[in-house]
Amino acid sequence: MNRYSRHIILSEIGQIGQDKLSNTKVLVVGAGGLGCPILQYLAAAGIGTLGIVDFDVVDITNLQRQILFGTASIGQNKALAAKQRLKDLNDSISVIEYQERLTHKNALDLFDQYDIIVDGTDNFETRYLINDACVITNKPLVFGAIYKFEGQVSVFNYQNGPTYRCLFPEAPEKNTVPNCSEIGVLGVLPGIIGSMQANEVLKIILGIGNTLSGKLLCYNALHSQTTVLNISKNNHEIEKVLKNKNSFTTQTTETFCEIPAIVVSIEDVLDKNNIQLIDVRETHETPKIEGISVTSIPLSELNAHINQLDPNKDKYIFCQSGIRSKQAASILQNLNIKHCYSIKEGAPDIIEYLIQQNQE
Ligand SMILES: Nc1ncnc2c1ncn2[C@@H]1O[C@H](COP(=O)(O)OP(=O)(O)OP(=O)(O)O)[C@@H](O)[C@H]1O
Repeated sequence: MNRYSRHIILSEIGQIGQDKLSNTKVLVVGAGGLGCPILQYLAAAGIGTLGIVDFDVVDITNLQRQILFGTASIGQNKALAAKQRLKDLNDSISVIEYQERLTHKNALDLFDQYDIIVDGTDNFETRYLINDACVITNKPLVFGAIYKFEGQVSVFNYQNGPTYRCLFPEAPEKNTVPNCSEIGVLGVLPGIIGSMQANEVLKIILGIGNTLSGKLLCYNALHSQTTVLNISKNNHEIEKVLKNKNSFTTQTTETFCEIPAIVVSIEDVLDKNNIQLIDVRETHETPKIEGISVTSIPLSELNAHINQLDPNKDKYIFCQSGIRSKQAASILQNLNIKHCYSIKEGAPDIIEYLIQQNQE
């Protein structure tokens, strides 16, 4: 087939290798920064069946790095928008979209239908969920993660190799790690890391080269530096996952709050009486808001410091950019604490607003 002639000409691939690619089913969880390049290269390479799981819709802030989408995709489900783009890229493959969140309930059934699982998600809960579901269904996992200017790639649970839990046995405390929307990410970084993940998938299928099983590749985009660390297998961690396999589908993924936060603007807050302003940034974060009363409770300590909330006041929460405050308001609402609102502006904008008000 002309489409794959540049693959077939490679002695390491040939027609036999290309047939292997078209007979393989790969599931990509998350069609965001990492998912887009992973999917794009796997579709172009002729992976026979590509599954895409994502519940989220395309936002304008995604377009800086989520290269399968365009302005017309805004508001569309990402799995669906990705499928539409990939069908144009390669109409000889089958692309199945799952417009849903991967949870403990659906993960095992989904994974059973695929040969290789690729993690393109952005949160620890899903990473551990994917790892454990791969261990239980015995599927190789191609892992990737990005943070600001740095990324990591590995292959877990492959040919009796280590798993993600062998490297990091437990997830960090809930809500203590910021995501891309909080700290930012260089747009090209997920392109690099996602392409490396696609490369690992191809090597696994083709049986060529060396995979990153038992290794963690760390890439720093600022310094163009790559470090490869060795990972040892920890049988105890793997056994723990397998021991709980019968109760796996009954586990809930706690962080997915059911009650979303109510978001308000600072303009609607400051003329109100009887309010408590709460700063959920870490104590070292600046700029500080001065001249008005603010209670500081870092998000990471929220559960332990609920007693600092004034039950007689409406609680208005802010952070640096409106993301953590939303999480905090949602957490409090889910704890049945009433009248909690997230201020959409972050501290720098709030300060600017206060200065303007004083000048008027
Ligand atoms: N449990 C899950 N099931 C399905 N998709 C998931 C799950 N967890 C995360 N994702 C998806 O993984 C993708 C991660 O992409 P990315 O890291 O670029 O973040 P984003 O949410 O698109 O962007 P931002 O954090 O800047 O708002 C997102 O599209 C997100 O919806």
